Amino acid sequence: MRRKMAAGNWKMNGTQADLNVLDDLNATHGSSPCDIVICPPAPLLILAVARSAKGVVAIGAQDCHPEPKGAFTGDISAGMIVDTGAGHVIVGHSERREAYGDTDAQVRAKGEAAQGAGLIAIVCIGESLAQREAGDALPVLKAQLAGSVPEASTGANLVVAYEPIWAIGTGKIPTLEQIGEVHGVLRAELVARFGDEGDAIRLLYGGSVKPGNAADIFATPEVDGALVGGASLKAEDFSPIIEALAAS
Ligand SMILES: O=C(CO)COP(=O)(O)O
Repeated sequence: MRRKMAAGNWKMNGTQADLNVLDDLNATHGSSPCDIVICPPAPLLILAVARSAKGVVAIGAQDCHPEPKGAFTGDISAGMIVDTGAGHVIVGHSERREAYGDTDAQVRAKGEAAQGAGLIAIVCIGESLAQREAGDALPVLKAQLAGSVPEASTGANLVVAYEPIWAIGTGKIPTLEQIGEVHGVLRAELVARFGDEGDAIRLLYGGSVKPGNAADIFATPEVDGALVGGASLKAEDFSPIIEALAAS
């Protein structure tokens, strides 16, 4: 039985004042059956970990460099993330693949660094609108999954997030049939590669998840939770999503 996960990706949003969201989430979801993760910008990681130390909300980073240290100005390593007390890191988000040219091989190397340091890697994959409209979504996603997921992955150190690029920040989501089809294919691929362990890896959906569509998405087969952007910035939006997941 896979434990459900609601993860919030704050992207480049939030200051110290916004960490009160953690207080609200911890107060509301203290006995949640779901894993709850907030990934704030890197400057807030240490403060966020301290703020949530007695709470259920885990803290994650939004990216890491594959190398442990060195001359990589502006980057942070997986070990540095561990040093903050955070337990998760997102790698391969489409915004980083697009803006920084992260390839599947680089995403995999980041995921290996994350897992090697003891973090849970949240590996993101997703097709573009052009790929979806050309009927190429499934082969594209299979290739991204194969190329981006580290070899040593287990249900304990890997989470995969399916985030169609065209659904991110747009208010558009795939049909529930499309989400179910993709998640079913990803599950089959993970089981083919990792056996029983592939069945333990959580599959999140991401892209315009809101309080109004969350319950339907969470009722879709093989959806173990969500990676939420905009609707994770305020407790009043993220809380109902967590509640919908807990009820699913
Ligand atoms: O990119 C996302 C999460 O990583 C999704 O963002 P939105 O929920 O704002 O569409």
